[in-house]
Amino acid sequence: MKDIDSQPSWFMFHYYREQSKIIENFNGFGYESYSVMQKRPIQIGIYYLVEFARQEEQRESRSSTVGSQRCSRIQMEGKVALVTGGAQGIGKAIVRGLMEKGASVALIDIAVEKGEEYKNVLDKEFGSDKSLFIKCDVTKKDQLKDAFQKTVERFGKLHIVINNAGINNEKNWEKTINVNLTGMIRGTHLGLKYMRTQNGGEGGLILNMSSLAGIMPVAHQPVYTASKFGIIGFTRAIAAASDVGQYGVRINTICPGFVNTDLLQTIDKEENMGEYFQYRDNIKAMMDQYGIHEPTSVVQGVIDLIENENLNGAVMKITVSAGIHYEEYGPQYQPKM
Ligand SMILES: NC(=O)C1=CN([C@@H]2O[C@H](COP(=O)(O)OP(=O)(O)OC[C@H]3O[C@@H](n4cnc5c(N)ncnc54)[C@H](O)[C@@H]3O)[C@@H](O)[C@H]2O)C=CC1
Ligand SMILES: CCCCCC(=O)CC\C=C/C=C/C=C/[C@@H](O)[C@@H](O)CCCC(=O)O
Repeated sequence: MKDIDSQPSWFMFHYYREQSKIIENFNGFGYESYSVMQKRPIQIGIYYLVEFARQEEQRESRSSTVGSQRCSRIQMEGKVALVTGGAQGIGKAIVRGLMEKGASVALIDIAVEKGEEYKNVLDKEFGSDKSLFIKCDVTKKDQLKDAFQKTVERFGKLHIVINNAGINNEKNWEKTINVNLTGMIRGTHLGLKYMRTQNGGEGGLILNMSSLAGIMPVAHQPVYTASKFGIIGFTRAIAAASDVGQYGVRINTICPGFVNTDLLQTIDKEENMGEYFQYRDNIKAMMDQYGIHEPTSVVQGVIDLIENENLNGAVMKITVSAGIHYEEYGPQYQPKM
C-alpha cells in the first residue's frame, strides 16, 4: 500500500480502526501493524476522537428526535395514504396499522380477489368510507397514474405513499426490476406530483420498501438484491433533492429482515429462483440464523417514520436481533448536493 500518510482522512480512520482490532487481539500476528500503530499513536487518537464524536452526535440527534417529547410528531387522524401491494403480506399489515391510527387508505394491488376480500373486512371494522381498493399493476404506468388520480378524487388529498409492492424472481429478472424498482420510482414521482407544496399539495411522507438485501448482498438473489440496493440509493438521493427543493415531502426507506409472508415461499419455486433454486437451503439457513418477523413488526417502523418529521432520508432497518434501528453513513457517504 502506498504511504498511508498520503491517504484521505476517512481512509486513515478506518485503516487504523482495523489495525487497532489486530492490536486488541495482538498475538504476534499483528506485529507489522503494531509497529505502524506505534509510529502514529497521535493520529489514531485524533481520528478516533473526531469520528466517535461525530457518530455520537448523530446518535444523539436521532435518539433525541425519535420517540421523545422534543421531536415534532404529526398526527395521522384525517391523513390519506396509498399503499401498493396492500392486499397481503407486509402491505396488508401496513394498511391496517394506518387505519387504526385514523388514516384513510387506498390499497392498490394486482391481487383482485384478495384486495376485494380485505376491503370488505376493512369496511366492517372502519366503515366503507375509510378505504378504497384499486386493481393496479405498478409496472403499468397508466394504471399507476390512474390509481393515484382515483385516490385523490376519492379522498381529496394525499399525505402518505407506501411503495411496498415487490416480488422475488431471479428467472424473470426483468419483471423483478420492473415491479421492485421501476414501480417504486414511478410511485415516488406520482406521490411528489400530488404532495409537493409547490403543486398545491400538503406535503407528507413517501416510504419505499427496501430490505436488508438492499444493504448486504444476498448471493442467491442477485437481481432482488440489485432492486433493493437501487431503492435505497434512489430514495436517499431524492430525499436530498426534496430538502434542497423544499418539496415539503419526507422520503425514507425501510429495510426489514425476513418477514413471514408468501414472498418467502418463492424460495422453494424453481420458476422464481431459476439457477439459484439449488441454493434454497442456504437461504433457509439464513432464516434460521437471523429469525423471521411477523408482518406487524414492520408497521411500527412505518408509523415512526410517518409521525417523526426529523428523519428525511433516513434508512431504517428492522431485524429480529436489534429491532428498529438506522443505517449509519459516514460523512463521505452523505448525499452530494
Ligand atoms: N417477506 C420478506 O421477508 C421481506 C419482504 N420485503 C419487501 O416487502 C415488500 C412486500 O413483500 P411481502 O409482503 O413479503 O410479499 P407478498 O408477496 O406477501 O406481498 C406482496 C404484494 O404485492 C403485490 N404485487 C406484486 N406485484 C405487483 C404489481 N406488479 N403491482 C401491484 N401489486 C403487486 C402482490 O399481489 C402482494 O399482494 C416487498 O417489496 C418485499 O421485497 C423486504 C424485506 C423482507
Ligand atoms: C427470499 C425471498 C424474499 C427475500 C425477502 C428479504 O428481503 C429478506 C431479507 C434479506 C436478507 C436478510 C439478511 C439478514 C441479515 C442479518 O445478518 C441481520 O441480522 C443483519 C443485521 C444488520 C444490521 O442490523 O445492521
